[in-house]
Amino acid sequence: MAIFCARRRRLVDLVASAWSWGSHRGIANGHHLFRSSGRPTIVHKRGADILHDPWYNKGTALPPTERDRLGLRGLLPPRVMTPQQQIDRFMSDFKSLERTTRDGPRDMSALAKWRILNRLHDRNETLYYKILIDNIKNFAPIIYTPTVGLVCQNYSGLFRRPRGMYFSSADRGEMVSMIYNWPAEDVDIIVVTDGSRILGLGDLGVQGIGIPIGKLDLYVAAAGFNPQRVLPVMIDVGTNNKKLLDDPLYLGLQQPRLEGEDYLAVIDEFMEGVFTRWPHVIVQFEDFQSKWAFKLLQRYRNHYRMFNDDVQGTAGVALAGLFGAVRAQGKPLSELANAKIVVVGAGSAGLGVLHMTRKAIGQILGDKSKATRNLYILDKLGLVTKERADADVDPDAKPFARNTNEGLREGASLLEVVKQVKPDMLVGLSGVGGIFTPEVLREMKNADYKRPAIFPMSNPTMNAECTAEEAFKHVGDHIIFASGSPFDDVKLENGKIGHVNQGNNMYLFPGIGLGTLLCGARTVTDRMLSSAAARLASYMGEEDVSNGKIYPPISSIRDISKEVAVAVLRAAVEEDIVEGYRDLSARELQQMSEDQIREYVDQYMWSPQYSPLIYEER
Ligand SMILES: NC(=O)c1ccc[n+]([C@@H]2O[C@H](COP(=O)([O-])OP(=O)(O)OC[C@H]3O[C@@H](n4cnc5c(N)ncnc54)[C@H](O)[C@@H]3O)[C@@H](O)[C@H]2O)c1
Ligand SMILES: O=C(O)C[C@H](O)C(=O)O
Ligand SMILES: [Mg+2]
Repeated sequence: MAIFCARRRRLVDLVASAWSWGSHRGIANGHHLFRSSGRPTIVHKRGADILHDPWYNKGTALPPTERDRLGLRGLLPPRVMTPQQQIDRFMSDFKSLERTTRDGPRDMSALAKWRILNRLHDRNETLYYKILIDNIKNFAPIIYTPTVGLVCQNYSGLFRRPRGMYFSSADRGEMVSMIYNWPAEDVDIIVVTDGSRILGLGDLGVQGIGIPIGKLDLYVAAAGFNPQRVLPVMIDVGTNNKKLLDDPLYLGLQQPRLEGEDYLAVIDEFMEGVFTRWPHVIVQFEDFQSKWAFKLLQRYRNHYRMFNDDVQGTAGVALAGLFGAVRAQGKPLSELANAKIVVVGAGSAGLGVLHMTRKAIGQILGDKSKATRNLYILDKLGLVTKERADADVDPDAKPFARNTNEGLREGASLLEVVKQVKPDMLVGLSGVGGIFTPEVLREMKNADYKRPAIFPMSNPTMNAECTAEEAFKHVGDHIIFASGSPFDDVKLENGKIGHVNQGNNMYLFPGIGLGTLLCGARTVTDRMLSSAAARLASYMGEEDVSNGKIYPPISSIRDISKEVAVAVLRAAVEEDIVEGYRDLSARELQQMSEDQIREYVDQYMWSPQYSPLIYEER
């Protein structure tokens, strides 16, 4: 009884103090709204529980001392806003609904749909994922590309409840302890970005957090990761985006990006921290600008369980698509070695694709030295040749530099290259919308392939190198088409349908993560990645491929992710780098047949279902 009374009184006090907070401050005008009454409010919660409690939550206005005292550090964007700034941010977002956005009303309705889904995500995760899985074709373009790009561009306005963790340069020396603020005991997968190259939209600073959130939604929906064990992370090392630096309502640190050793020290500390708390976690790097994407991959890939999705995931998906295009000609896969392939864009994605393609061709030919003879790469300065000054070329692009005595000058334009080379496959990973102009596309009619491959893979939609309509119109009805963001199928003049594939790394990363998790591979190796790509390449049957369908429909993403996971897991077992997972030892994994592995993966995959809730006192 005494305990009951004491508890009851605490509850009464608590409600009273919370109410006084509300009544003292709530009636006053905006300026006084948040002025301290001098009387503290006693809370019996810490960490994320405070953020989820509308009585106590102050959101981005929580001062640093309170964040430290209450275990909140890292659970909010690093910048502390004033109450007035919070009001301004809310009002500006509210009014933005009335403003016409760049792409007109379509964008507005996409953002409105995102808000509705986001609110459900915050209220009821089980229902959210059930609805997402059941409607993946309609909702993937909202929670993922293209709408997620628009969301990131507007994130400072859209931000409501924090999701994930934020680390900044101001947290150096503190990160290991901050990581313990994350409320879940176990984390299986982290998607981390520094916001420096969000899709093809450039440096969006802290607002890039939308990308890890969207990618993890697919980990859950496509690969059955448990949503309680995923963690989106933003490492805010500043931004070089002038608009954000000048925006008083921007949520991130308003300072130029860290560079050099200072930058590396922050990322190193983050990696040490997360692997200290969760030694078996997988870290997916996402949307880092190229200059860091490659360096960080080399720095960590042999020590930590990590991979870079833009470099490695994209490479696997594109290679599977190139093989699909070869199959669609009715040719054997080994014919990839004779296909003329032009890649536009020499960043993390374009170079990742070419390196993996070179490796595959080298294996076909049994001679690595001849593997680049039909490969071409262009960057913003045009065709990369051996005459390019060292300072102007990424060292990773050098193996693909052409000799100028082949008749193409250094820096040749895409049109010149296409005219001269007559490529069979044209891959766009430049982030430059419309760069596959009608003239370029018309030249693709001269390919040796009767069904040239046109892959405008840049995201979001407005950054695609061409639209599906344009490709079918200017090249012809028989092309093999794949774009990074979704387009509708095209109605052709002959009454038939031009099939649109979505060539996006979403077909691989969820399965790569799942396969790695379920075997406890120590690292993510090239062999695991190429097995993933090979499985995707063989997924579609001959009939579909001959109808131009080289990638699965998104409605089967759960099945393809499972198949990719099986392939990844088997490759890791064959390489003898597995440690086992939970009760399953490495030895047991080694003894499993492919069907047993498939069943194991299938049983593990989380499905959204309500389970009975039982109260237990701590
Ligand atoms: N479909 C997918 O799964 C997928 C995966 C990863 C990246 N992407 C997309 O690929 C694009 C590039 O990503 P990234 O990480 O390589 O970016 P990045 O910024 O590292 O590289 C862009 C490259 O394009 C080149 N470029 C710029 N303007 C050009 C022009 N006018 N002509 C030719 N080349 C030009 C740049 O020099 C650079 O080499 C983005 O839009 C991204 O969304 C798609
Ligand atoms: O996010 C995507 O849709 C694919 C890819 O990772 C990208 O950066 O564009
Ligand atoms: Mg990406």
